[in-house]
Amino acid sequence: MKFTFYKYEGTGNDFIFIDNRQNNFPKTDVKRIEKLCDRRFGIGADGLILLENDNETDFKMVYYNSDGNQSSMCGNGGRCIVAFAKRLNLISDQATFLATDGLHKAFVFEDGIISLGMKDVDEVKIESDYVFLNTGSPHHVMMVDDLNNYDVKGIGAKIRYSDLYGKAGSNVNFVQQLLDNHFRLRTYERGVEDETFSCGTGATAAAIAMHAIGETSLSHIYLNVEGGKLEVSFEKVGGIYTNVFLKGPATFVFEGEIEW
Ligand SMILES: N[C@H](CCC[C@H](N)C(=O)O)C(=O)O
Repeated sequence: MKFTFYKYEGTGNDFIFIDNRQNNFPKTDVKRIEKLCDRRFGIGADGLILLENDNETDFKMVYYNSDGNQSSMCGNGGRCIVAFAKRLNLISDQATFLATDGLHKAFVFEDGIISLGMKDVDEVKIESDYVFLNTGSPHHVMMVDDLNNYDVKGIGAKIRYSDLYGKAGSNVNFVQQLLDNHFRLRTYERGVEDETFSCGTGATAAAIAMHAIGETSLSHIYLNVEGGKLEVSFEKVGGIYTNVFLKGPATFVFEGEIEW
Protein backbone atom coordinates (compact mmCIF):
# COMPACT_ATOMS: atom_id res chain seq x y z
CA MET A 1 0.00 0.00 0.00
CA LYS A 2 1.27 3.50 -0.82
CA PHE A 3 -0.04 6.76 0.67
CA THR A 4 0.93 10.42 0.48
CA PHE A 5 0.87 11.94 3.97
CA TYR A 6 0.96 15.55 5.15
CA LYS A 7 2.50 16.51 8.50
CA TYR A 8 0.96 19.47 10.39
CA GLU A 9 1.43 20.91 13.87
CA GLY A 10 -0.78 23.17 15.93
CA THR A 11 1.28 24.81 18.75
CA GLY A 12 3.50 21.72 18.82
CA ASN A 13 0.67 19.13 18.87
CA ASP A 14 1.57 17.26 15.71
CA PHE A 15 -0.39 15.07 13.33
CA ILE A 16 -0.11 12.88 10.24
CA PHE A 17 -2.87 13.72 7.74
CA ILE A 18 -4.12 11.33 5.06
CA ASP A 19 -6.63 12.31 2.34
CA ASN A 20 -8.90 9.28 2.65
CA ARG A 21 -11.68 10.42 0.29
CA GLN A 22 -11.08 7.20 -1.72
CA ASN A 23 -11.69 5.32 1.56
CA ASN A 24 -8.72 2.97 1.04
CA PHE A 25 -6.79 3.60 4.29
CA PRO A 26 -6.70 0.56 6.68
CA LYS A 27 -8.77 2.28 9.41
CA THR A 28 -8.87 -0.69 11.78
CA ASP A 29 -5.14 -1.48 11.63
CA VAL A 30 -4.28 -0.22 15.12
CA LYS A 31 -0.70 -1.52 15.00
CA ARG A 32 -0.04 0.18 11.65
CA ILE A 33 -1.38 3.55 12.87
CA GLU A 34 0.62 3.23 16.09
CA LYS A 35 3.78 2.52 14.05
CA LEU A 36 3.18 5.49 11.73
CA CYS A 37 2.97 7.72 14.82
CA ASP A 38 6.12 6.22 16.39
CA ARG A 39 8.86 8.88 16.58
CA ARG A 40 11.64 6.34 15.90
CA PHE A 41 10.16 3.62 13.74
CA GLY A 42 7.62 5.74 11.90
CA ILE A 43 6.88 9.30 10.79
CA GLY A 44 6.22 10.41 14.36
CA ALA A 45 3.17 12.29 15.63
CA ASP A 46 0.77 12.71 18.56
CA GLY A 47 -2.01 11.49 16.30
CA LEU A 48 -3.16 10.52 12.80
CA ILE A 49 -6.13 12.20 11.12
CA LEU A 50 -8.13 11.08 8.08
CA LEU A 51 -9.98 13.57 5.89
CA GLU A 52 -13.00 11.84 4.37
CA ASN A 53 -16.01 12.74 2.24
CA ASP A 54 -19.26 13.82 3.92
CA ASN A 55 -22.57 14.41 2.13
CA GLU A 56 -23.74 17.34 4.23
CA THR A 57 -20.50 19.17 5.04
CA ASP A 58 -17.16 20.06 3.45
CA PHE A 59 -15.49 16.92 4.87
CA LYS A 60 -15.37 14.46 7.77
CA MET A 61 -12.55 14.20 10.34
CA VAL A 62 -11.52 10.84 11.84
CA TYR A 63 -8.99 11.09 14.70
CA TYR A 64 -6.58 8.46 16.07
CA ASN A 65 -4.30 8.90 19.07
CA SER A 66 -0.67 7.78 18.69
CA ASP A 67 -1.58 4.51 20.44
CA GLY A 68 -3.36 3.66 17.18
CA ASN A 69 -6.88 3.78 18.61
CA GLN A 70 -9.62 6.01 17.24
CA SER A 71 -10.53 8.62 19.82
CA SER A 72 -12.64 11.64 20.66
CA MET A 73 -12.36 15.20 19.34
CA CYS A 74 -8.97 16.81 18.80
CA GLY A 75 -9.05 20.61 18.89
CA ASN A 76 -5.58 21.26 17.51
CA GLY A 77 -6.13 18.55 14.91
CA GLY A 78 -9.45 20.20 14.05
CA ARG A 79 -7.66 23.44 13.32
CA CYS A 80 -4.97 21.65 11.30
CA ILE A 81 -7.50 19.70 9.17
CA VAL A 82 -9.01 23.02 8.10
CA ALA A 83 -5.57 24.17 6.91
CA PHE A 84 -5.16 20.78 5.18
CA ALA A 85 -8.56 21.12 3.47
CA LYS A 86 -7.54 24.57 2.23
CA ARG A 87 -4.30 23.08 0.84
CA LEU A 88 -6.45 20.53 -1.02
CA ASN A 89 -8.59 23.43 -2.36
CA LEU A 90 -11.66 21.91 -0.69
CA ILE A 91 -12.45 25.20 1.08
CA SER A 92 -11.40 28.87 0.95
CA ASP A 93 -11.64 30.90 4.19
CA GLN A 94 -14.24 28.96 6.14
CA ALA A 95 -15.37 25.38 6.61
CA THR A 96 -18.07 23.22 8.15
CA PHE A 97 -17.05 19.66 8.92
CA LEU A 98 -18.24 16.59 10.78
CA ALA A 99 -16.20 15.15 13.64
CA THR A 100 -16.87 12.52 16.29
CA ASP A 101 -18.58 15.11 18.56
CA GLY A 102 -20.74 16.64 15.83
CA LEU A 103 -20.51 19.60 13.45
CA HIS A 104 -17.76 22.21 13.61
CA LYS A 105 -17.46 25.60 11.89
CA ALA A 106 -14.05 27.09 11.31
CA PHE A 107 -12.62 30.36 9.98
CA VAL A 108 -9.23 30.81 8.26
CA PHE A 109 -7.49 34.16 8.81
CA GLU A 110 -4.90 35.84 6.56
CA ASP A 111 -1.94 34.90 8.73
CA GLY A 112 -2.84 31.20 8.75
CA ILE A 113 -4.45 31.43 12.17
CA ILE A 114 -7.54 29.24 12.40
CA SER A 115 -10.50 29.72 14.71
CA LEU A 116 -12.42 26.49 15.36
CA GLY A 117 -15.94 26.37 16.78
CA MET A 118 -16.10 23.84 19.62
CA LYS A 119 -19.07 21.97 21.03
CA ASP A 120 -21.24 23.60 23.72
CA VAL A 121 -20.35 22.63 27.28
CA ASP A 122 -23.44 22.19 29.44
CA GLU A 123 -21.90 20.32 32.37
CA VAL A 124 -18.92 21.46 34.45
CA LYS A 125 -18.22 19.26 37.50
CA ILE A 126 -16.53 21.40 40.18
CA GLU A 127 -14.74 19.53 42.99
CA SER A 128 -12.59 20.95 45.79
CA ASP A 129 -9.28 20.46 43.97
CA TYR A 130 -10.19 19.91 40.31
CA VAL A 131 -12.79 20.49 37.60
CA PHE A 132 -14.01 17.88 35.09
CA LEU A 133 -15.68 18.71 31.78
CA ASN A 134 -15.94 17.41 28.23
CA THR A 135 -15.04 19.76 25.37
CA GLY A 136 -15.21 17.02 22.75
CA SER A 137 -12.72 15.01 24.81
CA PRO A 138 -12.78 14.42 28.60
CA HIS A 139 -10.61 16.76 30.66
CA HIS A 140 -9.54 16.82 34.32
CA VAL A 141 -8.35 20.37 35.11
CA MET A 142 -6.41 21.36 38.24
CA MET A 143 -4.55 24.51 39.26
CA VAL A 144 -0.90 24.45 40.32
CA ASP A 145 1.27 27.28 41.67
CA ASP A 146 4.33 26.68 39.50
CA LEU A 147 4.45 24.64 36.30
CA ASN A 148 8.24 24.76 36.04
CA ASN A 149 9.70 21.30 36.82
CA TYR A 150 6.21 19.95 37.49
CA ASP A 151 5.94 16.17 37.06
CA VAL A 152 3.20 16.36 34.40
CA LYS A 153 3.78 12.82 33.11
CA GLY A 154 3.99 11.14 36.52
CA ILE A 155 1.10 12.94 38.19
CA GLY A 156 -0.91 13.06 34.97
CA ALA A 157 -0.68 9.29 34.46
CA LYS A 158 -1.73 8.62 38.08
CA ILE A 159 -4.91 10.66 37.63
CA ARG A 160 -5.59 9.35 34.10
CA TYR A 161 -5.41 5.71 35.28
CA SER A 162 -7.08 6.33 38.67
CA ASP A 163 -10.47 4.90 39.67
CA LEU A 164 -11.83 8.41 39.07
CA TYR A 165 -12.00 7.77 35.30
CA GLY A 166 -12.19 3.98 34.98
CA LYS A 167 -11.29 2.23 31.72
CA ALA A 168 -11.99 5.27 29.52
CA GLY A 169 -9.59 7.52 31.43
CA SER A 170 -9.28 11.27 30.92
CA ASN A 171 -6.81 13.88 29.72
CA VAL A 172 -5.22 15.78 32.61
CA ASN A 173 -4.52 19.52 32.53
CA PHE A 174 -2.35 21.52 34.93
CA VAL A 175 -3.06 25.28 34.96
CA GLN A 176 -1.09 28.20 36.43
CA GLN A 177 -2.70 31.65 36.46
CA LEU A 178 -0.39 34.37 35.10
CA LEU A 179 -2.78 37.35 34.92
CA ASP A 180 -6.57 37.73 35.14
CA ASN A 181 -7.36 35.96 31.84
CA HIS A 182 -3.87 34.67 31.04
CA PHE A 183 -2.89 31.16 32.02
CA ARG A 184 -0.08 28.68 31.43
CA LEU A 185 -1.17 25.11 30.64
CA ARG A 186 0.60 21.76 30.52
CA THR A 187 -1.35 18.65 29.53
CA TYR A 188 -1.00 14.88 29.92
CA GLU A 189 -2.87 13.36 26.98
CA ARG A 190 -4.86 10.14 27.10
CA GLY A 191 -3.93 7.90 24.18
CA VAL A 192 -0.51 9.52 23.81
CA GLU A 193 0.21 8.61 27.44
CA ASP A 194 2.63 11.48 27.78
CA GLU A 195 2.71 15.25 28.00
CA THR A 196 2.04 16.87 24.63
CA PHE A 197 3.22 20.37 23.69
CA SER A 198 -0.40 21.46 23.44
CA CYS A 199 -3.92 20.10 23.67
CA GLY A 200 -6.71 22.07 21.99
CA THR A 201 -9.68 20.52 23.75
CA GLY A 202 -7.58 20.77 26.91
CA ALA A 203 -6.97 24.49 26.43
CA THR A 204 -10.70 24.92 25.83
CA ALA A 205 -11.45 22.94 29.00
CA ALA A 206 -8.92 24.89 31.06
CA ALA A 207 -10.35 28.24 29.90
CA ILE A 208 -13.94 27.27 30.68
CA ALA A 209 -12.91 25.71 34.01
CA MET A 210 -11.10 28.89 35.12
CA HIS A 211 -14.23 30.91 34.32
CA ALA A 212 -16.49 28.38 36.03
CA ILE A 213 -14.55 28.52 39.32
CA GLY A 214 -14.28 32.30 39.19
CA GLU A 215 -10.53 32.64 38.58
CA THR A 216 -11.53 35.06 35.80
CA SER A 217 -14.78 36.75 34.84
CA LEU A 218 -13.58 37.41 31.30
CA SER A 219 -14.73 35.22 28.39
CA HIS A 220 -11.67 35.62 26.16
CA ILE A 221 -8.82 33.63 27.62
CA TYR A 222 -5.15 33.50 26.58
CA LEU A 223 -3.21 30.30 27.18
CA ASN A 224 0.53 29.76 26.97
CA VAL A 225 1.18 26.14 26.09
CA GLU A 226 4.59 24.45 25.70
CA GLY A 227 4.38 24.79 21.90
CA GLY A 228 2.98 28.30 21.57
CA LYS A 229 -0.12 30.38 22.35
CA LEU A 230 -3.84 29.62 22.04
CA GLU A 231 -6.94 31.72 22.60
CA VAL A 232 -10.31 30.47 23.78
CA SER A 233 -13.48 32.55 23.73
CA PHE A 234 -17.02 31.69 24.79
CA GLU A 235 -20.36 33.00 26.04
CA LYS A 236 -22.16 31.66 29.10
CA VAL A 237 -25.89 31.61 28.35
CA GLY A 238 -28.26 30.05 30.90
CA GLY A 239 -25.54 27.98 32.48
CA ILE A 240 -24.30 26.67 29.11
CA TYR A 241 -20.93 27.60 27.61
CA THR A 242 -21.71 28.29 23.96
CA ASN A 243 -20.15 30.02 20.94
CA VAL A 244 -16.91 28.41 22.10
CA PHE A 245 -13.95 29.08 19.79
CA LEU A 246 -10.36 27.78 19.90
CA LYS A 247 -7.99 30.02 17.94
CA GLY A 248 -4.35 29.49 17.03
CA PRO A 249 -1.81 28.56 14.34
CA ALA A 250 -1.97 25.41 12.19
CA THR A 251 1.28 24.87 10.32
CA PHE A 252 2.19 22.62 7.39
CA VAL A 253 5.56 20.97 8.10
CA PHE A 254 6.22 18.51 5.21
CA GLU A 255 4.64 15.95 2.91
CA GLY A 256 5.92 12.51 2.03
CA GLU A 257 5.06 9.02 0.91
CA ILE A 258 4.64 5.90 2.99
CA GLU A 259 4.62 2.37 1.53
CA TRP A 260 4.20 -1.03 3.14
N1 LIG B 1 -5.94 12.66 23.44
C1 LIG B 1 -7.31 13.13 23.36
C2 LIG B 1 -7.71 13.46 21.92
C3 LIG B 1 -6.82 14.51 21.31
C4 LIG B 1 -6.91 15.78 22.06
C5 LIG B 1 -5.86 16.83 21.74
N2 LIG B 1 -4.78 16.46 20.87
C6 LIG B 1 -6.52 18.11 21.28
O1 LIG B 1 -5.88 18.93 20.60
O2 LIG B 1 -7.71 18.32 21.66
C7 LIG B 1 -8.24 12.05 23.88
O3 LIG B 1 -8.06 10.88 23.54
O4 LIG B 1 -9.18 12.41 24.62
